[in-house]
Amino acid sequence: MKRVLSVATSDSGAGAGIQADLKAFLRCGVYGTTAVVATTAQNTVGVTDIYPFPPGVAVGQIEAVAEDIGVDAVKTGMLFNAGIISAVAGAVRRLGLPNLVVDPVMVAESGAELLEPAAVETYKEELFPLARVLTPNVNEAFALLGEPVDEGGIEDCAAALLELGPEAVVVTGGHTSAGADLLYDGLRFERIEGPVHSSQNTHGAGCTHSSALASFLARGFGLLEAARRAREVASEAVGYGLAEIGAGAGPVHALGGVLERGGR
Ligand SMILES: Nc1ncnc2c1ncn2[C@@H]1O[C@H](COP(=O)(O)OP(=O)(O)OP(=O)(O)O)[C@@H](O)[C@H]1O
Ligand SMILES: Cc1ncc(CO)c(N)n1
Repeated sequence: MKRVLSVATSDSGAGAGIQADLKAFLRCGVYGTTAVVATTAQNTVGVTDIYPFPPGVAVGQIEAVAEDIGVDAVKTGMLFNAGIISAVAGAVRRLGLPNLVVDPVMVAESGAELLEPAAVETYKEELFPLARVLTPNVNEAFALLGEPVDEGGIEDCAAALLELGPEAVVVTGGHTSAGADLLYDGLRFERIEGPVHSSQNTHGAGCTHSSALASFLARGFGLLEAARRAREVASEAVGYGLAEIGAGAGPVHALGGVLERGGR
């Protein structure tokens, strides 16, 4: 069983964050472990509190997991501030953790700010250069580059993001009309297409995608195949999204397809 570590934040509503990551790991056939760096008081409607732990709390969890269980891939999600990003980057480098997927979480589906603005520079200087893949959505790509991204300009945007140091970039397309993800590895652009669901129940789609991508890299798939499978898993989770949970954008359901195919 391959082992994938999520370094991310708790979502009390369990649609996104650490909770979504564990569901995605189960869906993708890997053993998931977690380093919780902060908590949010959050539901499908909004975020009412963010409580970041001191950076050393993240490092202690990463070391405990790495020393005993081991790590075949790492996914980072909401890291919230510069101190946490810097500590996580230091631990990943020192422990030589492989297959780092960085999901630069900045804004929740509900509109809440999930990253202190001053932390963007720390991301660029310390964590992005360690990443095997960076997985912004189009809005995060815009915020990172500081310039508007229209749908025709996503290739230029992916190329500019690659300059920040990751080995590859997947700009996720959930907020575009075509709904395709775009992979760029410095050599080729690959559009990753698939079904587009009209569902509003997308809370946690990005977390599910980056966790699935890390899982498939841990399992040894090449980057393009891992990215294709990650889109399939995220898209299916959106398709089975749970409208009946909460009054806002419902949580994705990573295991919906598996349970239905199993006849339950
Ligand atoms: N309506 C949809 N139908 C099919 N696939 C979708 C849909 N929305 C998102 N996806 C897929 O889910 C993954 C995450 O994409 P998205 O761009 O929505 O991330 P995000 O905005 O970071 O998510 P989040 O809502 O968790 O912040 C991508 O692979 C994307 O293609
Ligand atoms: C904890 C957490 N991580 C990530 C996201 C992004 O969807 C969220 N809303 N909450």
